[in-house]
Amino acid sequence: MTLLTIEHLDVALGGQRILEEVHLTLERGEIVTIVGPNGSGKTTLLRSIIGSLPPSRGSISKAPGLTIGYVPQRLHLDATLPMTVSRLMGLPRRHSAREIEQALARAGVTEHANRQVSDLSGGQFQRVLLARALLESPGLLILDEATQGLDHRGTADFYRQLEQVRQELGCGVLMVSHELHVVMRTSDRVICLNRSICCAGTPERVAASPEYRAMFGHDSQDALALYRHHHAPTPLELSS
Ligand SMILES: Nc1ncnc2c1ncn2[C@@H]1O[C@H](COP(=O)(O)OP(=O)(O)OP(=O)(O)O)[C@@H](O)[C@H]1O
Repeated sequence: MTLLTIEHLDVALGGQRILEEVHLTLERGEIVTIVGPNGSGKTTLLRSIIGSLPPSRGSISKAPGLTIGYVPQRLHLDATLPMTVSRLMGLPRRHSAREIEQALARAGVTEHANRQVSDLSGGQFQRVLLARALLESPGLLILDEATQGLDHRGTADFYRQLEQVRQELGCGVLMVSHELHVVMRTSDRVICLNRSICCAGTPERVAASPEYRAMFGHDSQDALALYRHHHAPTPLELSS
């Protein structure tokens, strides 16, 4: 089932065209990751999809009744304001205690429900934001650099949790990430964005494309090596 269809999308901001002729579809149960250099329009694309930026041309169609859960790039909270995790979960919309408990469980942070938000580590906080996005049991989960600032272990744990959420809810996942090695391991499809989509497909296909290599240079080689290591051991590895 197709959750999202984007056709001929242009978005202009401050008189400048930020996105141009973007086409994209996303199916139920898929994990699709958008990669691209800083300023290439990734957040702009996500914000257009959630409806906070209007297209200047083209269309964004969603499956009827589709609910979207959004994990923003950053959420600034006043550290001096006392606020428990449960309270944050009930803002801006109230939810029942049971819904909150279920969302926290899905994000693997039930034990933090009564803690002060300001006391959480970066990884715990990101999972609480994930829990918040899961409150409506979304058909599509959108994450904008959700693991920014987390260490290697925190990032791996976060993606493991995300995979579990995808299996439990059967939702589609669309995310932005700069962590190429994780992207290559965890995505069904990768989209390289640089104002327009310059290449797209399975991680292996994208990693082999000249556009991707030109964009990410040495990092792209490292990410591909890690991806191959994870998915298919070489004859040398098998014999050792
Ligand atoms: N409200 C705005 N008005 C004018 N220009 C904007 C606005 N918001 C973003 N831009 C510009 O649009 C371009 C794309 O920004 P966007 O945040 O979508 O990039 P990004 O790919 O998500 O970058 P990063 O990897 O750094 O997060 C940038 O040049 C940015 O300066």
